[in-house]
Amino acid sequence: MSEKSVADTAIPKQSSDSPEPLLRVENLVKHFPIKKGLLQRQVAAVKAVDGLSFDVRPGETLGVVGESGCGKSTMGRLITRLLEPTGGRVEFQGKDITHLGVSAMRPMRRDVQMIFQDPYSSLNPRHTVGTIVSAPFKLQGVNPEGGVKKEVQRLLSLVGLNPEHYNRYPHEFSGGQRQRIGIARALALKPKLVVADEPVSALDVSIQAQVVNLLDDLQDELGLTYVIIAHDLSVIRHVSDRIAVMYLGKIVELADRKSLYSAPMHPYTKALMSAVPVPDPRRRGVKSERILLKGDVPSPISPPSGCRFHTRCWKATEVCKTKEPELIALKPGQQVACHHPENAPDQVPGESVLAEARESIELAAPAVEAEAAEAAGEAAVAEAEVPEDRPQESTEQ
Ligand SMILES: Nc1ncnc2c1ncn2[C@@H]1O[C@H](COP(=O)(O)OP(=O)(O)OP(=O)(O)O)[C@@H](O)[C@H]1O
Repeated sequence: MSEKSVADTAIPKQSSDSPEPLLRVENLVKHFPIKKGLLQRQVAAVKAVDGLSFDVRPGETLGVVGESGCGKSTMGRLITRLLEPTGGRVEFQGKDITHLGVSAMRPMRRDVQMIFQDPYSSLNPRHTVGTIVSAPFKLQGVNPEGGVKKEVQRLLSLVGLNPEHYNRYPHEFSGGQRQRIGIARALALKPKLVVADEPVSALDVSIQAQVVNLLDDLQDELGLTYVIIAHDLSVIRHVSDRIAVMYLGKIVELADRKSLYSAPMHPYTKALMSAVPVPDPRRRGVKSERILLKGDVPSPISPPSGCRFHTRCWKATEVCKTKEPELIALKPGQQVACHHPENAPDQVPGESVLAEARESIELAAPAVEAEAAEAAGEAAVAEAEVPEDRPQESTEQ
């Protein structure tokens, strides 16, 4: 299909009643140089993030999902300005923060906080919980009303920890409790945006549900906006309002949760989701076809030409090798970068599928969804409810 006809099927990116975004990212790029030799000359670059554009609206949760190495963490570090972008633009509340220096970023740091994956290594083992959670006050020169100790104890209660444990050390807490300490620290300065990088993937499945529900509750109580990065689609499904699917440094699909799960449009999204068991009792006994992608993810040092997914896509045609598809809205609330989307008009009809594309997937024997869900132990994440008083896990001594 010509450029014109692509535009014909595309719909405007945002309707006029969309709220002003809290965060706006335009064509964000991060290339890590690879240097060699005595002179440390740059010989290549890892194209970790290669042209991301998206908005995050106030009060929403944007989930970011994709295979390991697709650039999710790099994206999280770029939008919190822990990394300097190679190109593009990051705007927070309408202000360009792309290249702000340390001192200019300081006031912004209050508003944008990050929660890290590993609650074991992200807390200093020599510091008490009180010191850890109060560190942001010191760094920002903030004197909370009622004093630091009182505020820290309030934060500990807020995340479901015993405020009396102010003087304990991280090793005296379980994994889930340590992640709660990390959350309390991130919330100390009353941020507007919290970027959580794999916040539960280091935790036991039963504890994951409690931390996910805590994040949910805190969002309601404090009006937080989240960007949650995870490789686990079941966690992403549970927490997100909208979801960005990344592949090799690019967003291939960006859609609201319902559209993405009910009718994924990018073949990569479809493949990712077909591998995930659905813990829905109403679908017990439903058989589904599983798409197994063959081969490894190509190197981000020299990503494939055209559409980066074409080397593993069963729908790839000649145009996919040569022309990069734009991320465009093909349905309300659903943007996709694909010449041959699923559940939507083909953007380049008439092209014939490449011979190698036919070999790029394997269709696995249908599996019974509910059985697979149970095997993955994943139902716990979706179904678990934290009781009102948020009981704590037992402290590992
Ligand atoms: N500091 C760095 N220097 C060089 N390459 C890097 C650096 N940080 C990340 N990369 C590379 O950038 C690519 C994207 O990494 P990133 O950690 O952002 O991916 P990810 O999707 O978060 O993966 P994971 O889920 O495994 O953390 C990878 O190929 C990684 O090796």
